Amino acid sequence: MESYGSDEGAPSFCIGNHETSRSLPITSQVVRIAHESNYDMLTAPITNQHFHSRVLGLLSSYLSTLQSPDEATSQLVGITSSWIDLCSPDPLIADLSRQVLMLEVAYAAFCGIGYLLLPGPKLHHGDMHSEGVIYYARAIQDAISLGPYIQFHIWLPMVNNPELEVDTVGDLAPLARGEFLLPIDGALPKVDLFGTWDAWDLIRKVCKYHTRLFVALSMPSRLPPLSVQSRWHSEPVHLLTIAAACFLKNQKGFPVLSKGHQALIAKLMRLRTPPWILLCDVGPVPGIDTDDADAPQSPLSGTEYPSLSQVVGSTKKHHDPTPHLSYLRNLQNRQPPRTPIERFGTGYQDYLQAPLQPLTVNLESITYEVFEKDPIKYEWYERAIEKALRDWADQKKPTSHPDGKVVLAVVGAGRGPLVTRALKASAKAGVEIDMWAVEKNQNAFVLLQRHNETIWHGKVNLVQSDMRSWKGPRVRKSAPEETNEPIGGSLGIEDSLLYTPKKSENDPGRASDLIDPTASGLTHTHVDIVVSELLGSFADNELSPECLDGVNHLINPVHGISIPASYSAHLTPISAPKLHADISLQSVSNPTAPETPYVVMLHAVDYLSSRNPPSEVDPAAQNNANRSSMPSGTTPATEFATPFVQTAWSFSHPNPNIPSQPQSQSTVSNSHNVRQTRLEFPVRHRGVCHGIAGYFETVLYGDVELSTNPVTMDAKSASMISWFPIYFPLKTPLNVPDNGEIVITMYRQTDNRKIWYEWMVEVFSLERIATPTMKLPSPTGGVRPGSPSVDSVRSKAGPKEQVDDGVKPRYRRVRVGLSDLHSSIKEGCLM
Ligand SMILES: C[S@@+](CC[C@H](N)C(=O)[O-])C[C@H]1O[C@@H](n2cnc3c(N)ncnc32)[C@H](O)[C@@H]1O
Repeated sequence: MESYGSDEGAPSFCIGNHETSRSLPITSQVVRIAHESNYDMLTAPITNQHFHSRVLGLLSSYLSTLQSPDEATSQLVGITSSWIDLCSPDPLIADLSRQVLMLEVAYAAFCGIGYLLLPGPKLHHGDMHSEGVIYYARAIQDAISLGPYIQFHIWLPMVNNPELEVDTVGDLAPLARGEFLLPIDGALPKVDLFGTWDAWDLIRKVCKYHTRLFVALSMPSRLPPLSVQSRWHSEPVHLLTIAAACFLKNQKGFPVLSKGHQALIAKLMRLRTPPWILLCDVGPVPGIDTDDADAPQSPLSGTEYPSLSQVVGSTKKHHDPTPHLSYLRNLQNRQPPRTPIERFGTGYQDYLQAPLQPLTVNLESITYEVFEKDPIKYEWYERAIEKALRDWADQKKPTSHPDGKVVLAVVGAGRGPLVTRALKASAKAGVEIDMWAVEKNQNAFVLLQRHNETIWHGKVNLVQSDMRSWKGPRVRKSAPEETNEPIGGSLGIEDSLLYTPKKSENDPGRASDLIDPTASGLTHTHVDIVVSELLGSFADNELSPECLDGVNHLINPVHGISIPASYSAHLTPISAPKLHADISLQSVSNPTAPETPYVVMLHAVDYLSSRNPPSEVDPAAQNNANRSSMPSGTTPATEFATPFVQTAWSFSHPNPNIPSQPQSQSTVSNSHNVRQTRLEFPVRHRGVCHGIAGYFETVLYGDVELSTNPVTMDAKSASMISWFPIYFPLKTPLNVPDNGEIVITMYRQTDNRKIWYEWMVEVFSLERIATPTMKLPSPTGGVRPGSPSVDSVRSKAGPKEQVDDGVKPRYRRVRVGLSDLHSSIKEGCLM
């Protein structure tokens, strides 16, 4: 199903009509009439009542009597029979149901139907609950092979509410024989918030996350808590069905949706593949399903046009034949336009990319151009540099330059945006700088040279070199003398100056001077402020620590600073079915696919460890029908839960603790940049862990910080677009129980030639211990301090979980899942 979202502006809705009792054959004419009523599609039963009746008597070959839908199938969603029961504990009923489904799928395939809607599994049979889902899943697996071009949509309610699972006349389920059923022994089970999601999880697992298997989600009239909504938001919901019962009536009697319903639709419509909406049993499509009274009229001929007074009179009586559809079209028009981040990320949502390797691969100009569009990053760097310069001057710190200028070097300057910002910051702060720019990418260096001539007026000392072999800035010992030498000594292309830029005050002389820097009165000096932007999505994954180690000795040993001063990597476990499906597909041809960290704009994901959103405490709030309080033109914001995101490790610069390297060693030891962490994440609601989301935070200088961590990004650097999160996949997803716990162990490894990551995930179920006075080791034992403690989360869970008799509840951890130890060594980043 292709996306109906437009790249720019607000998303548009694709809306269809489903009439449960529709028996009319769908022809092109019928589809045209539906279009004239502003619907985009219609549903059609694959088989008719006749078929149903005959199956109840004797399942035989009546398919020849069925009328085939004609060429209008592209706007059609076929529906398989709801009266079968694939989950029946009676093998006869289950098998008969399977045969019916197979006949219908085969017939739909024969007719060229592209989209099938299949009523979801029946979850309750007497006192048996969710027992037969496995049969259902097995049948769907067969159906997928039978209809090789069909997209299958399993129609599921958002929650499992046994009371709503009612049999109607003609259903096969009640015909199950008693000996296969457990008699109902007590009351019906309670509503299970994740019960239908469980069923879906089983079905898609049996079908191996098949790319043609989707969810058709039925909106309930009363929305479940946001934790359930966010779970479905992470699943491939390609159809959203909205029944008439979901609508409320406004003061004028028109059907409208509650704020919560509007918010959920708005969120789903911003997915990479927004679902199609199917309005169910909201009344007939004018001209179809009824007499023709409301049918759209054919165009009037000239003399038939009514007079103005007739028109005025008739509008008074005007009634909208499709008010639910009109409401949704109106809702569509009220969707806010895409934010800058959404526009920037269009097409990138949930799209897996290999992380950049800017150290070993030279970036292209277009890549720099994309970075440079960031509205925040460069602004924040400028603020950080300005603050650092002001503080330097205020604190009267001596500089490394004989003239008292602050020596500032941008290392890894790219096309130079940070150089421009540093010059601006210097002007704003009124603190003079001796500006150096070091870049190893010879192609980007050409642009630096051009900028020095055209924008920076020769004020910048350019060095083409790997920063790790740069010998540092050179300054004149005494007042400069007039020379005719060009600026821009190049360590990388010694003596081969390929350009003749204008001379400047900071002219360090010819590159060959480096052989004896004192020969022309030049001497090496320290850098007072090193500015760099070498961060990857997981902070250190583009080897910023290793690169900055290489210039550590050049930094003013007493007062020198690095911008950024520090950076940290952050983690949280997520459910990401789409990413898992994509990586599984890739692993067919590339076995390292699940051992690779990916850069990805995470969208259809669910945080497994999170704090409850405020409205979760009061689910009634989001179902509130008080629509009149909504300012028109806006969509209500009901945010999903905030995840627990924890710090894995951090790096700071300058680093006083780099061990000195013995001269005898040919390779440089990098063992001080190894890291490891073990973090515990409490999980309230069961789910599947497909992998780990990674983010970073960095302190540029003082209180100027950047963050991609969803918990802090808005406070620290809202609207920053340069980095998407990183994703560490699990080869085999792990199921997590309710009130469970995920423990992530991760390493940053090195062999002194390259860097890679290793990660593994453990899942625990927490069993509450009956005797709370018993002293047992805390579940957080062995885990890094600072993890959100399970006890603290439990105590917020609700009245039942609160401290009993003044004694905190205690839990015993039972390991119920363990992933492989994944390693990206084969895709490691070369130093
Ligand atoms: C992420 S880009 C940032 C470019 C620019 N500073 C900006 O913010 O737009 C990192 C730059 O550092 C350069 N770089 C990476 N490692 C380097 C090294 N060891 N020595 C010199 N330049 C390096 C890359 O070529 C790239 O131009």
